[in-house]
Amino acid sequence: MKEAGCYDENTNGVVVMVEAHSQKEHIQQVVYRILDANLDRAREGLRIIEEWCRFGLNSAQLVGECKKERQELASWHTAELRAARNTPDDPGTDLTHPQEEQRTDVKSLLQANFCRVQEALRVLEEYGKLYNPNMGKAFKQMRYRIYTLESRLMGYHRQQLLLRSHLYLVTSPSDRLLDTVEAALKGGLTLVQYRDKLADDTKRLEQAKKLRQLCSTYGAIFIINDRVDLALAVDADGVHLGQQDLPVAVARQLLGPHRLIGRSTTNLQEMQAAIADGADYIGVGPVYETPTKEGKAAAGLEYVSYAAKNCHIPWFAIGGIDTSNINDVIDAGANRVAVVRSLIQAEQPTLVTQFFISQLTNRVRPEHGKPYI
Ligand SMILES: Cc1ncc(COP(=O)(O)OP(=O)(O)O)c(N)n1
Ligand SMILES: Cc1ncsc1CCOP(=O)(O)O
Ligand SMILES: [Mg+2]
Repeated sequence: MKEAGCYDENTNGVVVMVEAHSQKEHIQQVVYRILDANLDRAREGLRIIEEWCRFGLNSAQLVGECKKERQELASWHTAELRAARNTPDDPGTDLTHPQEEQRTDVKSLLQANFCRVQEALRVLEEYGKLYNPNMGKAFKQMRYRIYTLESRLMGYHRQQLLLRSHLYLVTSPSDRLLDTVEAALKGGLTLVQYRDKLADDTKRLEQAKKLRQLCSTYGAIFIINDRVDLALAVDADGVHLGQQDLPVAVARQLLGPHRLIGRSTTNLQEMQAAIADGADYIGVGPVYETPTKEGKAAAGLEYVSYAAKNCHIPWFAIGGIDTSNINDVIDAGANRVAVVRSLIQAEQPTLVTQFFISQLTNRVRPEHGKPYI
């Protein structure tokens, strides 16, 4: 095929115009193919996300939103765009990235698909301008909606997992920290807090990154003790704040609406304030005096019973809880506990985790005759 605009002694005006016309048509077909491929990509990615909203999260609201976006994508997918499809000549159909072959957990699968949808929408936004002036605008707006959907879905996912978490490991420095946490995760642990009151920030950042990765691999929630900045730096799921730490409202401003914020409480006033301030969960304790929090008076089992009757957000009894007294804490009304030494110092963290979780989820509440879930 001759290139339009090249000198040719036989050239006359008609040939140049015909060639320019066919060049334009060729470009138009290429644009159509790009739009066709990316409309498909975006819909496929959304479908994968939608399936999780439906079967994993049981959220009719989120399913509805995914569906609406897919329908809008479908409305742009006209017959002329579909007709431009040329799969056998498409060099991109065989290309897969090694990471596509090895997703380790649902969270990274969802993130990868959100990324895929965003990329496709960006392409649709840019090339769409060449097809229909409204297309660029429509896909820009959709891209922002998908950003919001991603952060809401991740927030929803965290909240759901928090509700299903009955055991909370709060770490303390240990030479085998990662091995211990991994062993507990293997036993079914779904909630981990990184707490190190002594290390410098270089060490904290390094440890927090490793724990973040480990928790993602096992699909567990990862929380940082005290430090909102560190939580943001390692993309943690949230932060745990005591009464001497930042106020919940300030942390919420910094972390946004979809990360978790936990608050320590030792009495009913602190409990009520934490709930009013919008904490996602609270610590209730110390139930017993503990060397992990030296000098802090025990709040006792009475406070656990008070929480059982009055606290309507997830709460974790904490402080001096071990395999020998867990049943007293459960009898006082707890169905969630947080522990440091019982797991960090355990010889067999997997077994201890399994024991705690089985006690917390299988025991029957004497007064209700129902399992603690
Ligand atoms: C789940 C949980 N509950 C309570 C605490 C204690 O937090 P705080 O009072 O801020 O004390 P430090 O942990 O910072 O020493 C907690 N960390 N986790
Ligand atoms: C951090 C914290 N906050 C209240 S008690 C406590 C420490 C609990 O540690 P342990 O489980 O080793 O008694
Ligand atoms: Mg603190």
